Amino acid sequence: MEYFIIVNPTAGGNNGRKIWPQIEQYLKKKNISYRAYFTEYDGHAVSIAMRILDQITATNHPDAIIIATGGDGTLHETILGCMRFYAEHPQIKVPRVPVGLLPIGSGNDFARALKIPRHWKKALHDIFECQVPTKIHIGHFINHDLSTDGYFLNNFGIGLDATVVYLANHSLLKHHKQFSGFSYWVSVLHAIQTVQPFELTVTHPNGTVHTYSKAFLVTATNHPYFGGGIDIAPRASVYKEQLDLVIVEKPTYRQILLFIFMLLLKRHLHLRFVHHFSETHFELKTKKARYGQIDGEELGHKTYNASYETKDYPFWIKKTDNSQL
Ligand SMILES: Nc1ncnc2c1ncn2[C@@H]1O[C@H](COP(=O)(O)OP(=O)(O)OP(=O)(O)O)[C@@H](O)[C@H]1O
Repeated sequence: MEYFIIVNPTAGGNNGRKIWPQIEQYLKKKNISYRAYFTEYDGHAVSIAMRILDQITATNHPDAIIIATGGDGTLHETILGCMRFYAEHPQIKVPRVPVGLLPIGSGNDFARALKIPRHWKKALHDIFECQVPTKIHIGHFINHDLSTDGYFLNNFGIGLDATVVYLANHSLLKHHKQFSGFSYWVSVLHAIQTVQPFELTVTHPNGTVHTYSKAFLVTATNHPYFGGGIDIAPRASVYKEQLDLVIVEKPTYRQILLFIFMLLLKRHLHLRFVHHFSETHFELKTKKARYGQIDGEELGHKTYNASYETKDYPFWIKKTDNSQL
């Protein structure tokens, strides 16, 4: 195998920068064939992944694997680069190059969902043990207003969770690692108080249309977790073709406490103000601008008119128990 490793030195509060020398030493000791590429700015992993695929295709590397070393953002950008590359080169007939993950970020929700060890040595061990790629479904959305599209490995959120992402990213405490957890929870409390409910229209695959006049948290998710380990959709799975859609209508303070309690018991989807769907495709439309997030990265403050579905991509991961779903 030849490993093409994309490293985000800033992932996990500069964890990448600290850990990479140890990873490199280990790879050399084990005589592993690899090439490393370091991200230098936001979005850089997209173009690096495309450049790597260009090199691999030009030089015919049948046993190449791309490894994203970072958090959910780095993996998101890597997959985006791969999807773009293959969309731009439909003539390529050889199997797509699989992607693996060394999760050294802060949240690592994708790694949590796929049970990828969060210690780099254990995660590397699983990568070396892997024999065949596993087909994973990832979220794909088409933004009808702008005629653009994109992908999400974890979730696409509108409302509360996206506002938390926005506030946490703009918090003055963000760059102080010892306060980042505190800053996150301050952002959650701030968002609960400030997010205004909004009208959301959902079009289901059979054409049925539902309108929620007081949507508060809307998340289309590819696996159970969001926000660094919150089990928002316990039955969602990357091995299923369906995406899960969770809509929470503006709760009262008492209902928020009930929601948190039921969340801990994984029974929150039964609450009257929570709506849950698991479908191969659907459309979401909002009239008022709200914050959005994709895989924990800010999407801006805007209205949404988008359709959602899944696409598959080969991953270089050890299969987990529910891979047969
Ligand atoms: N050299 C760099 N300098 C600044 N930002 C960078 C650099 N390289 C990558 N980035 C950006 O860092 C951001 C965060 O990366 P990533 O999501 O992988 O780590 P994380 O936020 O610690 O983990 P998680 O998303 O799992 O919480 C991404 O948006 C990415 O584009």
